Amino acid sequence: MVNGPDNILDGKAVAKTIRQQLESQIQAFQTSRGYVPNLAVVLPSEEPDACLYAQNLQKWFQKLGLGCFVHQLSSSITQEDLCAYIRSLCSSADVHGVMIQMPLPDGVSYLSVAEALDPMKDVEGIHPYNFGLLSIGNPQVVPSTPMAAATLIDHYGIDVSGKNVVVIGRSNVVGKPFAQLMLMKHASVSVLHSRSKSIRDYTLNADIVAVAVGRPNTLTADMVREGVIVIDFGINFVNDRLVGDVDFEAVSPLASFITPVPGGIGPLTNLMLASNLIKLALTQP
Ligand SMILES: Nc1nc(=O)c2c([nH]1)NC[C@@H]1CN(c3ccc(C(=O)N[C@@H](CCC(=O)O)C(=O)O)cc3)C=[N+]21
Repeated sequence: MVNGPDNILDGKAVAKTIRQQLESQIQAFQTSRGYVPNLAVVLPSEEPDACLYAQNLQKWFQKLGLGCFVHQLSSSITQEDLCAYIRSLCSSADVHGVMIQMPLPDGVSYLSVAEALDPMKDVEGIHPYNFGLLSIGNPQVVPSTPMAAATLIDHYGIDVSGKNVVVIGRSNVVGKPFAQLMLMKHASVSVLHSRSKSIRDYTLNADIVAVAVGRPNTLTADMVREGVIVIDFGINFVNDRLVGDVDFEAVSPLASFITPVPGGIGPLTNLMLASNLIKLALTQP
């Protein structure tokens, strides 16, 4: 394979390195404990996309040498029943981490399922206690997608201290925790969203722009200055093709670094989840 343009933040390549580190961690864990860390994935949906993602995640975890079981539930499950299910999974000594796959069924609140988790088994760091630890700047586990971006930034030796970071999107699983991670690394952070005015005024002044909106072409070439670093969290399907939230073709010639989709954040996301699982399993008896 030929090398890509030298401004690509190559998640696929970095994933290879991190994968090797995790494999030796898992081997060491198994040698000392006699079992492997075990993830429970709660899938409260029958949507083909969601089921496929869960299946792939399970295969991927098992290939890495980790336990992973998908708990398929009906999308008509009530909030009360889903929370009870999560609590019972968390109380099992054989389960070291629990992930609740998004999206949630109608009528189920994010806060209720996050609170149903045991913070010590919360593999994505979504329980208010873990989110609080992140906000304080002393996290235990960090949501996997923003952690993937921070890992990529670190890996390329990009120093964010004092930089203007603009985050477009304020979800609890991506935008908000990513903003906290950048704050922890001493960036000046602006978080923009659907009610924000003059987004371009912010992005034109940004050293780093991260986009987590879920809409193609949210960031266009006229919105950034030359030398910008672009992080694209988007996962969108357009005519069966996976694209991010950034107009990659037009923005990448201006960027000093940019994450492609696919091949940027995505390949690191599952690795961060696995890393969190091992971390949690190590703290359990
Ligand atoms: N609680 C929760 N946490 C999640 O992290 C979560 C979720 N729910 N629900 C579903 C989405 C989807 N998701 C992806 C992870 C990796 C790739 C990935 O590896 N993408 C590859 C491409 C894969 C391909 O081409 O099919 C890439 O970007 O290069 C994609 C999507 C995590 N999700």
